[in-house]
Amino acid sequence: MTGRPIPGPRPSTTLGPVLDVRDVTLRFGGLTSLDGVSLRQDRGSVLAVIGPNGAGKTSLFNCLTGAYRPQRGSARFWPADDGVELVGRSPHRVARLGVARTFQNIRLFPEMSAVENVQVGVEVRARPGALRGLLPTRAVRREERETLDRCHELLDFVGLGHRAERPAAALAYGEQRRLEIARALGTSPSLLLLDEPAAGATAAERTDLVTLIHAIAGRGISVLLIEHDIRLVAAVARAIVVLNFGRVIAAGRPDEVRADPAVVEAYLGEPDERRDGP
Ligand SMILES: Nc1ncnc2c1ncn2[C@@H]1O[C@H](COP(=O)(O)OP(=O)(O)OP(=O)(O)O)[C@@H](O)[C@H]1O
Repeated sequence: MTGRPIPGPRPSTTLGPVLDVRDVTLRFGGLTSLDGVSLRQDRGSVLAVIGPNGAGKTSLFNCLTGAYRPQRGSARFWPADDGVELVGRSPHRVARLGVARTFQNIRLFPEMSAVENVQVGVEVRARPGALRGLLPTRAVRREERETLDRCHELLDFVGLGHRAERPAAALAYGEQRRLEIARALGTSPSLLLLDEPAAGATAAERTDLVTLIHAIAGRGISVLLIEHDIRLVAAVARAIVVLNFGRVIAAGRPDEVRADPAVVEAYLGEPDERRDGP
């Protein structure tokens, strides 16, 4: 599946952080969803955020991508050598800076074909121009052809080349998740946020996902991953941050985190049917 390179410019591979989150605090009325969360991610690495249900994982993604505005804290992002602040920017602006995401609940355009869904992602980063689409000049037609080629290459990259013309709704669940990843990659991100990409996946799909995440990181794209499947996390992530009740309770290498008493306790405190942690 994922042997081919990701089309498009390769992000900078300079050493240093890609993301530095400091003291992010998010409240909804009396409920504190994130409580002074700090974390740092190295450029080109895979960092996993785990934690029991309701720990604040998706809230963190929402703060990083402009969907929520935290009451306190900052999230500095380095698309290249110069860092920018993500907190307070609109989702569209964050995407244009080079942060892409997938969602816990798949958000594709169900009637549109797989390739059209990826086109939506590519166009997020496309050059704006009010009349471009109305003037079918040679340059515009060439650009459209190149965009389409890029979309097909991205579908090949995630193993969906043979499904390009299928409506998204007709794809199997695991395929829809990979299509979301292709669409996110279409924005040429430096940082890709994956929210539970293995949810509902079969064992074979999980193995493919591990390969895919390695291939993405192999291109120098940093991956921030929310995932409940700890074996998958340990297979792809160099480091793990554990959230519980909106706070970071542990951070470190997968083996360190799994042995951490605070982590074990956080998961043991969960009702059996929700317990799928370390
Ligand atoms: N828009 C919102 N309005 C009110 N409360 C919210 C909102 N978004 C999140 N919360 C609350 O913030 C807390 C953290 O939720 P969040 O979805 O971030 O957790 P999570 O770790 O992603 O959980 P899960 O693993 O179940 O997806 C929860 O108590 C949730 O109800």
